[in-house]
Amino acid sequence: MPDASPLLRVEHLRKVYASGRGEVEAIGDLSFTMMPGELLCVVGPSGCGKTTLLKCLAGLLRPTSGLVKMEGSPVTGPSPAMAVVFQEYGRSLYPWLTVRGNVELPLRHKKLSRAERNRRVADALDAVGLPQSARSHPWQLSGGMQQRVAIARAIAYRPEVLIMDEPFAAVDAQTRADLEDLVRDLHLNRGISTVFVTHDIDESVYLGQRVLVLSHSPTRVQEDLVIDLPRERDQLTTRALPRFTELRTHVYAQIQRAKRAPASAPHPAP
Ligand SMILES: Nc1ncnc2c1ncn2[C@@H]1O[C@H](COP(=O)(O)OP(=O)(O)OP(=O)(O)O)[C@@H](O)[C@H]1O
Repeated sequence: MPDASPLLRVEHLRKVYASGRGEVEAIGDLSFTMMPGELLCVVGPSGCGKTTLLKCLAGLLRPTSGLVKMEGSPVTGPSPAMAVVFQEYGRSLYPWLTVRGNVELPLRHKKLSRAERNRRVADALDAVGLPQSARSHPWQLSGGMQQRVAIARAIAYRPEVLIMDEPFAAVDAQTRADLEDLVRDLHLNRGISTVFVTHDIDESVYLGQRVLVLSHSPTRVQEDLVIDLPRERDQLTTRALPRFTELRTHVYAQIQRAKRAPASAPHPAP
C-alpha cells in the first residue's frame, strides 16, 4: 500500500510583514498539501507572495498565523528536511571552493563518514551530469553548470523536500530547457519531492504534476490544477500536444483573473 499521508501540509498560512509604511499582508490564507514524491509547481502574479511562501515552507520565516507541517510535525525554524535552490546561483556558490567543496559543504553538518560524504558528492554530481567538473571552481563554469552544482549540493543533502525559487530565470532558453529536463529526471528517477516556483506558465505545465495558481497578494490558492500530461515528457513532443496548449491557456487565464481580483472560484479545469 502506498503511504497516503501528505509529506507537507500547509494550514491556513498567513504572513503579514511589518514595514516602515505599515503592515503588508503578503499571504492571506493559504492551505494545500503535497504527497511524497510529488513535483508541485507554484505560479502567480508578480509580487503575489511566492517567495514569502517558500521561506515559510523552509522555516526561514515565521508565519503570522497558520502552520507548515512536515511529515506531521510543525516547522518552527530552518528545517534540515528541506533544501532550497535560489535563482542567484552566482551568489549561492562559494567561489574559493571547488565544485566538490561546494557540494560537500552542507554535508559537514551531518554526521557522515568521509567515505559516505565522498559517495554522496560523486552521486550528486553524476545525477546533474557534472562528474568531470568536481575539481573546477564555480567561476570556471557556465551559468547553467553553476546552477547544476547548486542542485547537486541540494540533492547530496538528501532533503525530504527540494524547494526551488525561480531557479532558471537567469539562464538562456536552451540551458533552461536542459535544466527543466534535469528536474523532471530527478523527479522520475529519484522520486525527489519538489516545490518549484516559477514565473513561467509553460515551464510550470511542462514540469508539474500539479500547478498551484496563487491569487494576487494577500495571496490565496486560486486553483490547484492536476497536470494530466504523460509521465515521460520531452521538450518537443510534450509542448506540441494539444493538451499542453489547453493547460497552459487555462493557467494563463487563471493568472489574468488572479491579477484582477482576490481568489474566487476557479474556472472548471480544462
Ligand atoms: N521583508 C519585507 N517587508 C515588507 N514587505 C515585504 C517583505 N518581503 C516581501 N514583502 C511584500 O510582500 C509581498 C509578497 O512578496 P514576495 O517577494 O513574497 O512575492 P513574489 O511573488 O515572490 O514576488 P516576485 O513575483 O517579484 O518574485 C509584496 O507585496 C512584497 O512587497
